[in-house]
Amino acid sequence: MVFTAGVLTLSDKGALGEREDTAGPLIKEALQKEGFDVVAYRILPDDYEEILVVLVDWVDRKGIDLIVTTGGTGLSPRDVTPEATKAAIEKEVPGIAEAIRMEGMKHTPYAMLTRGIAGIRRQSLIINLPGSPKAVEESLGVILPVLNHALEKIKGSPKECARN
Ligand SMILES: Nc1ncnc2c1ncn2[C@@H]1O[C@H](COP(=O)(O)OP(=O)(O)OP(=O)(O)O)[C@@H](O)[C@H]1O
Ligand SMILES: Nc1nc2c(c(=O)[nH]1)N[C@H]1C(S)=C(S)[C@@H](COP(=O)(O)O)O[C@H]1N2
Repeated sequence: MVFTAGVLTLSDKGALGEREDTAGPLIKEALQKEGFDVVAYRILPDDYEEILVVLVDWVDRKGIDLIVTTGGTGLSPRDVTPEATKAAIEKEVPGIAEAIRMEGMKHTPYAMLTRGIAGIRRQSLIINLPGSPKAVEESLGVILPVLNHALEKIKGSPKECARN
């Protein structure tokens, strides 16, 4: 089954056109390579309401299966992506965010500073990645292999979990 995906870049500078978004396109390309049909991509400022509205719309109206956000997961006052995601989801999937931080720690101790989360809204999965392209590459490496199976389980597939 081909799942749909949406990529949401959260960046004040990106939204103002002050810096080219290279993180979002990186995610888009990686998801397409993984077999996803990327049907949505947007850049938003670090605005809680705007982020929440898009997350809800992309799941509830567009029925997008997977939403990957990048940016706004740090400690600065404007970083609100985790809070907006928390408001959008019904069930958290802590293991995905933990795996992202664990992988990140292999590359930089600063990886502990991403507050990103992951969770389920209806039958869709929302995952927060940090904003830098380097962080995106490092994070995608660890989560891409599980995304299709995760979505099959979310949608109630009786498929057995991998027995490695
Ligand atoms: N979407 C992006 N595309 C390319 N580089 C990015 C992107 N988001 C972040 N970066 C890089 O990662 C660094 C740290 O990200 P951070 O979210 O702190 O950016 P910022 O510039 O402080 O905030 P904002 O992106 O919201 O304006 C940035 O300085 C930038 O070099
Ligand atoms: N794998 C990985 N994770 C990472 C980083 C990184 O370089 N590699 N950068 C860290 C830094 S410096 C910050 S500030 C946090 C939050 O980044 P964000 O505010 O752009 O989301 O991500 C962290 N996670």
